[in-house]
Amino acid sequence: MLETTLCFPLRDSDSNVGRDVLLIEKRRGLGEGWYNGPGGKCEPGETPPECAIRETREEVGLEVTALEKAGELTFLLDGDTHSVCHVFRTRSFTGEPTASDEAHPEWIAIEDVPYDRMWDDDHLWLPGVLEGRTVVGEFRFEGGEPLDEAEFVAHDLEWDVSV
Ligand SMILES: CNc1ncnc2c1ncn2[C@@H]1O[C@H](COP(=O)(O)OP(=O)(O)OP(=O)(O)O)[C@@H](O)[C@H]1O
Repeated sequence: MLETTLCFPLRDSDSNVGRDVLLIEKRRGLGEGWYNGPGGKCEPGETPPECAIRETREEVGLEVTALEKAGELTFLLDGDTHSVCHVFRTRSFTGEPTASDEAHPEWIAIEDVPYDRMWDDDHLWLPGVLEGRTVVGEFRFEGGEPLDEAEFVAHDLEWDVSV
């Protein structure tokens, strides 16, 4: 079973009472060219929080000091589980976002998140996650590998459950 993570750093916005989220424009690998949170595959023996912290350090150079679990998403491809993604939020980090080979980071106001340039499922669960809710979801894709060329066909979501 492939386990992956996504991490969404949040900060109060400079200009108004709103909030910003740090997204990356992914430069290579699964979802290349799309926006997402920093994240990736768990390494053998690594827990999801450890993975989220490592991926955020490697991709954007932020040192995350505390995480809040926000969701667990199961992605199915042609009826089989492709991956389970552990979703985190954080307001606790040090450093400034820096671009890497893999990711171009950008602080974006949460009302301006570019859902039209993200995975097709993201608009269903990310707004609630950015508001502080928890979610468990299942998302069905069809059409064979790779997942980012398959078609998103169905989903099931549960909100405000323990994750
Ligand atoms: C299907 N709908 C989806 N919606 C939102 N996010 C999705 C996703 N499917 C995968 N993701 C995330 O995309 C990241 C890259 O995936 P990942 O397998 O790690 O690819 P990548 O080639 O970058 O590998 P490494 O960074 O080397 O681990 C990883 O955080 C993973 O959770």
